[in-house]
Amino acid sequence: MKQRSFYHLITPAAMAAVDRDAARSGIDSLGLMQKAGQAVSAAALRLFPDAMRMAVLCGPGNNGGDGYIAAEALRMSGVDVQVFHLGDPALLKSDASSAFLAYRGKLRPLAEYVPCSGDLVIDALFGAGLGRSLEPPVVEIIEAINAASVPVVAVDLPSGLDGLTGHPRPVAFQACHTVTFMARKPGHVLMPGRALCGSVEVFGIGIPHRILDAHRGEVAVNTPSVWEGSLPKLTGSAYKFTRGHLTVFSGPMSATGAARLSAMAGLKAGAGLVTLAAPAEALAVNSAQTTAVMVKEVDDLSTLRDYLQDTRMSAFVLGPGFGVGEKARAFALALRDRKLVLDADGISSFKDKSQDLFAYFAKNVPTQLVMTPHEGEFARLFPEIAKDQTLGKVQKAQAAAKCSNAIVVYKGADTVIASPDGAALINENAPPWLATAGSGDVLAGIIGGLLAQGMPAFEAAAAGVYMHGEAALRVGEGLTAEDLAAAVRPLQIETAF
Ligand SMILES: NC(=O)C1=CN([C@@H]2O[C@H](COP(=O)(O)OP(=O)(O)OC[C@H]3O[C@@H](n4cnc5c(N)ncnc54)[C@H](O)[C@@H]3O)[C@@H](O)[C@H]2O)[C@@H](O)CC1
Ligand SMILES: Nc1ncnc2c1ncn2[C@@H]1O[C@H](COP(=O)(O)OP(=O)(O)O)[C@@H](O)[C@H]1O
Ligand SMILES: [K+]
Repeated sequence: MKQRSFYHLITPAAMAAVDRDAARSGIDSLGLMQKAGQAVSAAALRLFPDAMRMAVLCGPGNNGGDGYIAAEALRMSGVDVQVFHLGDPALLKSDASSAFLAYRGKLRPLAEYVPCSGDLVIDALFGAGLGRSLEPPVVEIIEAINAASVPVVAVDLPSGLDGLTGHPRPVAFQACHTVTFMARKPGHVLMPGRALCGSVEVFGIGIPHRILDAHRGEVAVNTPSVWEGSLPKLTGSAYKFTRGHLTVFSGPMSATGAARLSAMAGLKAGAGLVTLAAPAEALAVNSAQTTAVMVKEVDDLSTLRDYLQDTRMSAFVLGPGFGVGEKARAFALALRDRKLVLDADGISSFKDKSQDLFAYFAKNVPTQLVMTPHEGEFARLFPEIAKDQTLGKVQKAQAAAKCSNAIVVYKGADTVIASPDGAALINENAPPWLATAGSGDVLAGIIGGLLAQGMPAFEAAAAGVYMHGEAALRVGEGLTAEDLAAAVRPLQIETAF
């Protein structure tokens, strides 16, 4: 079992508050810095025992303080250590100043560092306190070190990486390992930050969890512990109708495959029945290629209304291969009182008309609408939010969820699931071979299958994203969307969480 802190995320601002409260509660803050610095030196010795020289780059704040502690610990272990400092060390404050004064080794200005083969760089320039974009001399040094491919162990965060958004400002170290303290920050999990960190180690420096819990915000990693209590439970008395009936709308004759992928995934995710609702022209092609999935003619708004008379129809997926336009808009709005996954063409159909969609779904409390945009679709539905450079992916998904009153699944390698109430989860179990045509259709079907079984929308969306990643991991590299749909299965939850 992974340590508890691996699942919780804490923003840099909240970490500063934790730091403050820890000091106020009488905890020795220099002691915390010493534990942090020693953990960094232990990681460097463990991972790079053969380094010819360890160059510790120390910045002007407490991240630099951790660096001085690590440098002294390494020096005492007999390593050839050289500190390169940014700014005047005489200006360091409190704990960082004490750490600097306790360092007895070699010291030179940062500008004199030239990356050499055999070096290990320990990056203690900036951590959670990065408050603005890096200036040119530091940018150039980071670029030179990255270009030289010298290994870098980062303290807390690779310098330049924004711990809130996961974006470099404007560049960041490419670390092979990052040692952070107590809990990861969103920037460790969001892309490209996740890739810039290398492996991440969360080291407990002894801040009590009650202090961390007091500052824990709305953002966490998408793990079963968040939603496992809401997973559908299969009892001995189950009947197919008790497991829910999912409807997936098919596109025209030339575009039916996407809906079939969704339908199969919904069935594999546990829906008791799945129907493909198809226009007359697409009935034959769908019927010829489905067995467990049923097919029913739904041509237009009038036949949809008749179809909706059957209240056992518990959830709907609209969008995969459906076609962009008026029909998709009319269908979506007709489903405003039902549990709906709006994906792909269903989303694109509301480009420049998103206010209609948001107005129709505004009153549902709790929301029953899940939207699953990739980056392009997100920009079509939420153009203002998408172009706001000040927001990271989590803040964008949160803003989108709030203004649409929907659960927003903002897809990608770091899919974010956000709820109108501000809760957000970042997914990290999805392998890169999910980047293949049709895998999004499978995701929409899984979420639809979970909604059909009665899971609340936020939990269904988050569990669906997780199940999608698990299915992809089971198949492995080379996966096609057909393999993925076939590999979906309900989650077996380890009780150890
Ligand atoms: N939170 C905690 O409880 C602990 C934090 N520790 C360390 O403390 C760090 C945070 O310390 P600080 O808040 O001092 O922050 P940092 O050390 O990350 O950076 C803050 C300093 O950098 C300056 N600065 C920020 N952005 C800059 C830029 N773009 N260009 C030039 N200067 C810039 C600030 O004015 C300030 O002087 C963490 O990353 C971690 O390494 C550890 O000592 C252990 C305990
Ligand atoms: N590099 C990646 N790593 C992990 N998951 C990814 C990656 N790229 C895409 N995905 C996932 O694959 C799915 C692709 O969906 P989408 O872009 O809608 O494709 P399609 O329309 O072809 O189905 C999403 O769930 C997305 O999160
Ligand atoms: K750092």
